[in-house]
Amino acid sequence: MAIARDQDVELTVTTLAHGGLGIARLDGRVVFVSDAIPGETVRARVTEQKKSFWRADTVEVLEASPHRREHIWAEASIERAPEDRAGGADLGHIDLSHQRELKQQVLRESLARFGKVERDVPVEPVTGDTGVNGLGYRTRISLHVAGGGTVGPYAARSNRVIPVQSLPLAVAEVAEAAPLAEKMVGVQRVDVLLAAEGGARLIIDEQAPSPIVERVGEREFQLDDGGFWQVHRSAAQVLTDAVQEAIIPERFDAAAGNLDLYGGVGLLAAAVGDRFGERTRITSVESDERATEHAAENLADWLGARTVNARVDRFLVDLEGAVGTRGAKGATVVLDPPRSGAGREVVERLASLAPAQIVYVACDPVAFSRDVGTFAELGWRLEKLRAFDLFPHTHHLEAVGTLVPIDA
Ligand SMILES: C[S@@+](CC[C@H](N)C(=O)[O-])C[C@H]1O[C@@H](n2cnc3c(N)ncnc32)[C@H](O)[C@@H]1O
Repeated sequence: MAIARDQDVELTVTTLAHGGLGIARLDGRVVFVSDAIPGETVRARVTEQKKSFWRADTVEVLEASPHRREHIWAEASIERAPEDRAGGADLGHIDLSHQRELKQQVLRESLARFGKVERDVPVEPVTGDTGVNGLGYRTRISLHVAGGGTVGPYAARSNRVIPVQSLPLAVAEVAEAAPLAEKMVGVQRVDVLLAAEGGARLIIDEQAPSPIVERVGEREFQLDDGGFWQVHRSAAQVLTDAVQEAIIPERFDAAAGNLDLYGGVGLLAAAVGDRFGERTRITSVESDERATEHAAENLADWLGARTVNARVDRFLVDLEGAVGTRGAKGATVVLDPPRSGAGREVVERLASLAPAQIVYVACDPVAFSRDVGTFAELGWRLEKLRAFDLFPHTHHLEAVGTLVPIDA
């Protein structure tokens, strides 16, 4: 008998897919299942029926995994109807150390499938997270406002605002400042953030940006309150350390045309300069004008630092055509693209500039693995790799890899 949308089916989940959904099979067809754990048998409601796959939401656990825990967020629990579950903590029903094992497996499988490389590294916890069960780390939270003024997160895979009483992933100051009990009629979005100075603040819709200060060790970074900064309170420090460690010193030349691509406000250019000295030549390239202005100020005390406001692809075309310079030959390149990855064009252009090493900071394992695959076609190999759990209770992970020419 044909199975209809909204009908319940029994599924056994075998693995976790990139994106945090479980994978099950039904009559040979792939079904992506929310709120399940590999090894579990669940009753799930079919929500989508495409030709190549279906989607379903767990409504009851029939055989539970030993790694199942009470969800860290009552409003996201499977006790609720799927459409009433808050989004943003899609692994919150899984034991924290098992979440990391599952993310490790996602990275390993992505690299094998899209990067054609066998690599298996642990997803390292941020110091201090395990002792507090991975809670209270977000210094930034985006909330949305429903027609009637109710403020809350969206439900998973939907634009439905879910009223909630708490924000367990937020740092205490952000959780307290979030206007969860207010009615904000006429508003669409509220961002709540905590910078290093000045307490928590709200950003309502497209309000004019104002500068804030973030701190990493002794170093201060100025940026706009609506601008990009890492979400986990320790992420900027973790990535600074990881990038410094990922650079192979024997391949580093302070006088080469070193690059910090997708540089934001200069965090990782500063990491390179802090390790190799203020005379290190490095150009930070960023497409957002305000972020580039801040990067110029943040890197002002570095004799060798320069900032360029440009799209990375265009910048690389110009660099290729530049006469009388070494371009990026022998350079160290830090590459920290948005979720979609650098993409084939950027990877091809970069490889043709013959840098000595590329440190790739990746927030999406599949996009990263695809780019690693493209680099491999062009004669590059993944020399080092680490992964970090910068987003506990969600499927997200951060990877930092060093790529070098195959013959290096
Ligand atoms: C993942 S963030 C990294 C920022 C910085 N490296 C950091 O760690 O704070 C990616 C940055 O790339 C910028 N960006 C996105 N697409 C870009 C492009 N095509 N060219 C240059 N910058 C881009 C974004 O504005 C954002 O600042």
